[in-house]
Amino acid sequence: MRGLEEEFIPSTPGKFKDKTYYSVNRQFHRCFTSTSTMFLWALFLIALTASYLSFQSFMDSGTRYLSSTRGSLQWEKQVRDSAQIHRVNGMSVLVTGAAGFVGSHVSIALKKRGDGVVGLDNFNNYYDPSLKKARKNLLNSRNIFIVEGDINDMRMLAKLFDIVAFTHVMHLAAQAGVRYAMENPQSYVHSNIAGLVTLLEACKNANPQPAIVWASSSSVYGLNEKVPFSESDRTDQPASLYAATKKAGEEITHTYNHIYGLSITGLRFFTVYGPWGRPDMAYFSFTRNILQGKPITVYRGKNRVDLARDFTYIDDVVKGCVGSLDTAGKSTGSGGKKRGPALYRIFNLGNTSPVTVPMMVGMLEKHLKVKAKKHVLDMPGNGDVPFTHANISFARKELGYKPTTDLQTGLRKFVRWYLSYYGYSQEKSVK
Ligand SMILES: O=C(O)[C@H]1O[C@H](OP(=O)(O)OP(=O)(O)OC[C@H]2O[C@@H](n3ccc(=O)[nH]c3=O)[C@H](O)[C@@H]2O)[C@H](O)[C@@H](O)[C@H]1O
Repeated sequence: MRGLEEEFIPSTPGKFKDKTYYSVNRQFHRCFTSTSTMFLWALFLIALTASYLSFQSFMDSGTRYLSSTRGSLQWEKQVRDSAQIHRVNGMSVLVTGAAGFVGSHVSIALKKRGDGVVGLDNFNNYYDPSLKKARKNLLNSRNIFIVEGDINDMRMLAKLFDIVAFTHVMHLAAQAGVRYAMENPQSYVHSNIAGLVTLLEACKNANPQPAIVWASSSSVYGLNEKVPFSESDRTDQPASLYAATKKAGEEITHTYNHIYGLSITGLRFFTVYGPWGRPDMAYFSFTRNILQGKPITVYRGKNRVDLARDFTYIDDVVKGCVGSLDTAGKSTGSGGKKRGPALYRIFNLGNTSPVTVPMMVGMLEKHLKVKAKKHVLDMPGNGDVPFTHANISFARKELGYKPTTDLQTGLRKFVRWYLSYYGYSQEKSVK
């Protein structure tokens, strides 16, 4: 039999110097010669680990939500409490992507007026997850519980519908970003196609079936040149895989409406921006770079034409989302079968006043009081479209949607938030 000492001899002699090995081993022996000393050491280490873990869990719990295992009684109670309705004729809404930009804002707006809200988010690392955690803490402080899970997890979705009879689903979980689709195409299929179908299956099976409002995108207009973009315009020329998955989502949701009687409202968002926004978007990353003195890349279209976007402020979009939930009507199916026709709608949620990207940069420079170091580049073939411009008359008529924040005002509010969130001194930088 090999002795304890032999066990420590490296199997490839020559890699380590024996001298070092034996001197270390002698010290090791001195420390652990008696079993009782080893036992005490073990106890000490266990106690140390346990206290570290409980401290971590205390730190992670955000505010009032102490960590509880998914599926436990405590977890079910948190889901149920969060879904509680506190107003007459209120609704209980499952918000997917609740730790995201639009999801966090919509969740807060619904909770504020007394609706029940349960969030769902997978906290992926497409962009800084600490921002998602900070949004989660904000929601927790408003008594909104966020379940950590993926929309592809059918069992988890079925469990949530078992616990709560959600009247509505606000589906905002998605793989966003136009240009990232060239880097990671599968993530778009995973979230925007497979995840969407899993969610629709769960909604179809639920009893009662919820009405669904979900995020499509202005990018479905693709290479369409007719402006402004109306819902009835052609959307069969997507310029990016992102756009193609959103367009596919519109078709997929249509089949669930047709076959199973699910009430569906698709919202084509136009470059939504504002406080607590997405760091991958141009206005956000430009702000970061300008403040850090780093250059920004400004793309330019064909024939040196500036790119333009119908930038839409988050509060306006939230009103459009809430208006859609309020007017969604009921899904008609039960037991997985359609019992009558249900609403199928698509709305543009834009601002109706496009602004060029260089003008947007100029506004940021003004609010930040810092000049940007601009690199102007011809737009590479990366899925971008040259401009977007929404016709919002349908949303105005059906939802009472009326955007009120222009880009100048909205960016001022964004910059104020940015400086405060990232700890810059406000007086110096913002008027
Ligand atoms: O309406 C939508 O449905 C989409 O809106 C948003 O896409 P976009 O309108 O492309 O926003 P965003 O990336 O901020 O680029 C804005 C402008 O800056 C230009 N741009 C961008 C980056 C850069 O480094 N330089 C640059 O000039 C760029 O060429 C573009 O002209 C969402 O990200 C997307 O998830 C989806 O919701």
